[in-house]
Amino acid sequence: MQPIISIRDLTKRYGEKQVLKGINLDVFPGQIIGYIGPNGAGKSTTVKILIGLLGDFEGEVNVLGHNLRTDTLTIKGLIGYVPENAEIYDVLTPMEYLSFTGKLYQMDDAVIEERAARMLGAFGLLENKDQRMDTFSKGMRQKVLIISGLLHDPQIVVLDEPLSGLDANAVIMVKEILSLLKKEGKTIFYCSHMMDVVEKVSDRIVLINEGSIVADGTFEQLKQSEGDTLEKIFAHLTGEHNLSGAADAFVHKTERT
Ligand SMILES: Nc1ncnc2c1ncn2[C@@H]1O[C@H](COP(=O)(O)OP(=O)(O)OP(=O)(O)O)[C@@H](O)[C@H]1O
Repeated sequence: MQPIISIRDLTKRYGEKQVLKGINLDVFPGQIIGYIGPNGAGKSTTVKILIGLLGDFEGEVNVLGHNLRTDTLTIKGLIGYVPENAEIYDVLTPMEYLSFTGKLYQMDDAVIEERAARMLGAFGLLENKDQRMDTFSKGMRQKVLIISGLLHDPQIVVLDEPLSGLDANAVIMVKEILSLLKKEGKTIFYCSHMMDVVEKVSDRIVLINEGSIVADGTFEQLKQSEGDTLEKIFAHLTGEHNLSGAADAFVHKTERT
């Protein structure tokens, strides 16, 4: 099977600092990849390159046979992106905002309206559809961002910590949405620190540490070699062996200061 996303020797530097150190990754159609790693490991940097936001990188990225350097716009149209939080235009209403993003993807007004209303309704936001978003809670804004990333029915969905601020019911719904999208044959690239969710939704887990991939496999495969929960696997492979000692030091230091 041909990979839908092919990443070769991806390297990224910010000044002197090399934050991606030769990432090689093939993602196959219909996979849900859980892309995990400690703070600062390079997850968001990988995602920003993949969605065409950061152009200054070394290596090759191909999406559905399109080269990211030369066909950036085409690739942007194939991918839906859900950020953790974004500067949403909060003077707009959800309908105005979704209409704006839908038009960027050259969708028809009628299609935008039908899909936006359906998706807002599913998230319990239909009655807020014409309300300015500066009055919205963090979770309500996040729901609009999720809808905005999925509105154009992209073949590939990239989510960077999408559950931030969502209540328990919305988290369950997003997990359900991810498995429905997978059933429709969509490919999902999912970055998160929520190990329990990653463990449940991903059919392949890629762990990145200090800019390099240190593990790649199904949860079952990783479990066999590295530990029985994703949290333990994570701690083991990212070199954190004494988290309770670190917590103890933190509390004692805090008490004395
Ligand atoms: N614009 C920037 N300028 C300089 N350094 C940056 C910039 N953006 C990110 N970095 C650095 O690149 C490294 C990787 O950052 P990145 O945001 O990709 O990590 P991450 O794995 O997504 O982390 P987190 O889990 O905390 O979101 C970090 O050391 C970060 O300080």
